[in-house]
Amino acid sequence: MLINTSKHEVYYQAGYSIGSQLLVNALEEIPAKIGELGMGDLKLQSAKNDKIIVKWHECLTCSHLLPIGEPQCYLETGLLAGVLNKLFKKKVEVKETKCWGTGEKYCEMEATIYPTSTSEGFNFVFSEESNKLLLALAVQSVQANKNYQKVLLGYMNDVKELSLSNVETLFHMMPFGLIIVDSQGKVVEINKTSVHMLGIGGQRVQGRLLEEIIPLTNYSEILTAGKPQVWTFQSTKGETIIVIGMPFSARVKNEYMLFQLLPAERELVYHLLESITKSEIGIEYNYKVREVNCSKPFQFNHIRTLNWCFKNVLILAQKAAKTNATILIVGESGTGKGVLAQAIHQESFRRHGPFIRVNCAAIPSELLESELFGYEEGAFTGAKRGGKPGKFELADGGTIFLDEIGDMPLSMQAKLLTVLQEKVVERLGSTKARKIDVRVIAATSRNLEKMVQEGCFREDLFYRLNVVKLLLPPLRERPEDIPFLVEDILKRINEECGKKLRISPAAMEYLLSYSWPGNVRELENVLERAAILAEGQEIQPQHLMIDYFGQNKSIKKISPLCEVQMEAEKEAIIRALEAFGGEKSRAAKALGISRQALYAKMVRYGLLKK
Ligand SMILES: Nc1ncnc2c1ncn2[C@@H]1O[C@H](COP(=O)(O)OP(=O)(O)OP(=O)(O)O)[C@@H](O)[C@H]1O
Repeated sequence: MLINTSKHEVYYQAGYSIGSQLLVNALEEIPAKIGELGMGDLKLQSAKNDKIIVKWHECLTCSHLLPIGEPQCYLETGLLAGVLNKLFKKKVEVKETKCWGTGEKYCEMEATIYPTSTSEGFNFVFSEESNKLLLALAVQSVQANKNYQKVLLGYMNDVKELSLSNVETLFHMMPFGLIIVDSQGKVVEINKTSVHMLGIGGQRVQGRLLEEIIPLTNYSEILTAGKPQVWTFQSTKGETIIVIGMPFSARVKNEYMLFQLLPAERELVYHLLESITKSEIGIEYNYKVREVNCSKPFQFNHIRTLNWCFKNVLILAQKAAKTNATILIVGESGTGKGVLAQAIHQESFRRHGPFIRVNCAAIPSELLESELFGYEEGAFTGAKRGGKPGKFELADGGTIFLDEIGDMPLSMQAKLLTVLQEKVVERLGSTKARKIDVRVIAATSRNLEKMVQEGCFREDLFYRLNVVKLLLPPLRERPEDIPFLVEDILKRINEECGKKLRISPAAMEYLLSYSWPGNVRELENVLERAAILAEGQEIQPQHLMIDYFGQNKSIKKISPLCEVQMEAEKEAIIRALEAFGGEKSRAAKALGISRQALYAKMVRYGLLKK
């Protein structure tokens, strides 16, 4: 029975049961056998008397995770214990003495072989099939964690190295259902196990909406927030099926999603699911710690630009950072609003405090209030024991970044306004006001002025947020920055994947001539995909695959940079004049130039009314 089994034990036991099924005849065979499972690169360090020490590189669980101060690799320790038990028929205990989780770059496992004879495994393992399921779930759980940490790229690399036919065979042979769905929610691929589990043999499923096949498919959260989701439903055969949905990669958001279907036939499955949820909560916490303590958060010197319009935005942002003023960042999706908010926080006197990001569009409206302001124990059914602090409380002494503020429901806007004015929060179900000291940075890709006119956004809140407005230009208006961005993004990819990729001149030309509807995020995605596809060290145009993604496939004419700059300058002047009702002094101030300079430019661009 697994009642009261801790998360660590579930992993350990899952590993143990898999390990005890490996066919191993000698100690020296263990590294190769475990390596074949894709769980890491092992070396036997020493084997003396009753102690065996193993050095474990590229461990499945922890490699590239962030240090969280404790070892993480219970799946691997269990696995090693299982293999050794099978080999020696003695009681074995394995401890992890080094781990990425404690800041090392590899793991070290210490196994103790006791004189007691035993060949027992764990009594909850029933059949080979359940072990496969166990491995699938354990690996799934580990992958979910890694997904949060944005390192799935390496995993995608591994997949690429398998030949296509192998991938297809594997896809259909998996003991659990697999469905690949595109961003519109349509099924792209479905494996045979899914068809069998759902009882939909003989039907054409590709191209149909997933929700026609699986009820309660909440994939918007997966796409927007990149968060794995887990839920259950009853199949037409009356079986309970667990669905785990996740993005293909946290970095390649808004594209494909992968859904796993697992029969919820055993208590064990529930335990593993619980452990997945717990580890996700843990990882979310670590993520938060990372956002707060990250050794390399975005700073102003990481945002490089040659575009004068963007330069002015950065100058204004840097000045505003040193104050406590509320800031509103406006820009299309993927232009770097989050990055700028981080840089502002880093430049402010609050830099040692927390930086908490809340995506208002990704949190269902009924949960937003408790997410932002927290709740007391018993505030509603399902409320956690001891209550929970909201994001505002967590951001105390630091900055809260309210992303996609335009998606906040009107009822919440009123509450937010009160918090901003009174600087206190009340948890749901409580009457106690808690004082908070939080700097607010809001961001939106929507036209808030228009929303105010249409009555969808509160005017008073708009003015409260719009103290300093930073308008981020889309990437198509600053193509001169593309080489910088490519350099920075490739440097990061190379570091993460241990590669030495560079971009070919022809590919760079291609990047410069594309219109980038998805802005820097799209550029990042294109380069990550190219990094996977590139065979040598140079990314070529065919690796970019720009034409295949997004609606806007138009390749813009290449113009000399001076022309592009003049065009952008003209547009910025028009925008500034419009914003200040034609008042040149204020427009010039906002543009960061003198009134005379503005006048001269207006003459040059034919903007003076005759
Ligand atoms: N100057 C930059 N250098 C390197 N990467 C950048 C830069 N600006 C943005 N990025 C990258 O582009 C991606 C999108 O940035 P970010 O999330 O800040 O955009 P956003 O405008 O907040 O997007 P959304 O509105 O969709 O939330 C991120 O992965 C970020 O790391």
